[in-house]
Amino acid sequence: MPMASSDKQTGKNRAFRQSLGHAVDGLKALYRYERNFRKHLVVGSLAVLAGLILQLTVNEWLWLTLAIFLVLIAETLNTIVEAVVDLVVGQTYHDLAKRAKDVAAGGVLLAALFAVIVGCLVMAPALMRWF
Ligand SMILES: Nc1ncnc2c1ncn2[C@@H]1O[C@H](COP(=O)(O)OP(=O)(O)OP(=O)(O)O)[C@@H](O)[C@H]1O
Repeated sequence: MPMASSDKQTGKNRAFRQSLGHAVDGLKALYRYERNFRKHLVVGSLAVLAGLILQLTVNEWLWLTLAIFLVLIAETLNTIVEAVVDLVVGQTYHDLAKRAKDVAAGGVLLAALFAVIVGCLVMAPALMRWF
């Protein structure tokens, strides 16, 4: 079993609880080390607050939730790419490292654009109903 010690596991998880614990560790690391992830969380929370105030319909909530989670997931993938690239090349400049990181960042930008579009399309009618 390739396990150095109980807190330095490199082998497979043996129980669902163990898998869940590592997933939660991943989320904690995202929150702790990724400034952009925290920013997206704040913006997403503000969008949820606006949704509560504007009393969105179920359909509108679905779009808003999809947009928020897409951005957070894109940021997660971006963080994975950055970590793996840094692990492989360290501080050495490499064209493929640049491409991988730039493409990952582009994915976050696409998700953020989608969120802006959804935000406008969902909030506009909700604001009309409000006034
Ligand atoms: N090893 C490398 N080789 C070539 N280019 C790199 C390398 N590391 C970083 N870059 C370039 O620098 C940019 C910033 O990389 P960095 O790892 O600092 O991401 P970041 O600024 O932390 O990203 P984020 O804003 O998502 O946190 C990359 O998008 C890439 O263009």
